[in-house]
Amino acid sequence: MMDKIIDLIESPDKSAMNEASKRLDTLIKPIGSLGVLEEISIKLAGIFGKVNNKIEKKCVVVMSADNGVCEEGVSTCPQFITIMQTINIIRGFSGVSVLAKHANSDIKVVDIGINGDVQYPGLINKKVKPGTSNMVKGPAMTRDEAVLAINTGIEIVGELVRDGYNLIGTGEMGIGNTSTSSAVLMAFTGLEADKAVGRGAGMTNEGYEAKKKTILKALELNKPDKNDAIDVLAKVGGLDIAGMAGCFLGGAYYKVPVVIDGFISAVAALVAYKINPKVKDYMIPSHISEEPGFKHVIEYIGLKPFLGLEMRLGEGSGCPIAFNVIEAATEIINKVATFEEVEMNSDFLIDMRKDC
Ligand SMILES: Cc1cc2ncn([C@H]3O[C@H](COP(=O)(O)O)[C@@H](O)[C@H]3O)c2cc1C
Ligand SMILES: O=C(O)c1cccnc1
Repeated sequence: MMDKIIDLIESPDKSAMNEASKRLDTLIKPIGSLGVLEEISIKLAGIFGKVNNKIEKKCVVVMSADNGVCEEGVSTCPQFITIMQTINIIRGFSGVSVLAKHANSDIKVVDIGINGDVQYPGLINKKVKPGTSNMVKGPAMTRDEAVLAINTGIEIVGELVRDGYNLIGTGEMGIGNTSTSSAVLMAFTGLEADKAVGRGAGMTNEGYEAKKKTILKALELNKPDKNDAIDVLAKVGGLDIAGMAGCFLGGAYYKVPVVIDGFISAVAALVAYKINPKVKDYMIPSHISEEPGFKHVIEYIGLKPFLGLEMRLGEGSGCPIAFNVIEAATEIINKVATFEEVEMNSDFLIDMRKDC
């Protein structure tokens, strides 16, 4: 799947973007005064190939997977929280569940690699394997497994698009995934551990120092090739990251915007960007995650998140909040009047006054 689509990804429609930009400048407001809303309207015009767009159906895709590196104590939380919280997301109890409901968005929760045989109504079983291997002892997964997880993400987006969704968010659940994300970021950019590694879901000072050492050890042992995105993903990444990278690639192929959440989701966006930089034009960032590596990833891709909410949850929780803003952007370009329209109305008023 991946091999077939990556070279078919097209650039956004430049002429629709120019038209959108021109229309925004005719609206009754100072030029550019709706800031990011204008930028989003223009981006949507490029993605959908027309100026006036409507968000029909929204969905956050949550990729759940376990990480073998948890054996090294890189997270303060026990691994079973991955399963527990995955089910809580489906039950509607978690941060992303509540925020998605508030934004009138659906959620699809995918078991792409949970460690354990879990069946729960609403949990989509696409398990590639029951968690990755411990990356300080060898590669986290094989190339084939990484590609299979990417393909899963692409296929899920394809199904959503066929079902009428035209705005997709990316989320994850997987204890230990801030470690794999930092490792992927460092492998691609050479960024030092102090900048790329954070405290994830929470970490003591001692634990934090050990976490950095573990990540460096995994990079030293596996020597991922920064020019080969699949090599990086397979050696020091995770199945959740791979699945989300597939969502970004799928979004670009099927021409629907895909929203980035926090650090892990942004690293998945980076993987997709490394596979084909054109995907960037189909990505919409959301909030500025507090996880320190986040700003480096997002700057590297060259995107500008617009919500400063001091969040660091993951799960895709930033996406539904961004959905509200993205829908606001469509309302603006569709419904704010132009100077021309208003002049017609004021002529009408003057005529009315004359009649009185
Ligand atoms: C109860 C709970 C709910 C969460 N929801 C998302 N995460 C977040 O924390 C994890 C990454 O942090 P680390 O790398 O430190 O393990 C991921 O599952 C992420 O989604 C959670 C973490 C916990 C504990
Ligand atoms: O930014 C994120 O997505 C994040 C940060 C900390 C823990 N889990 C997720």
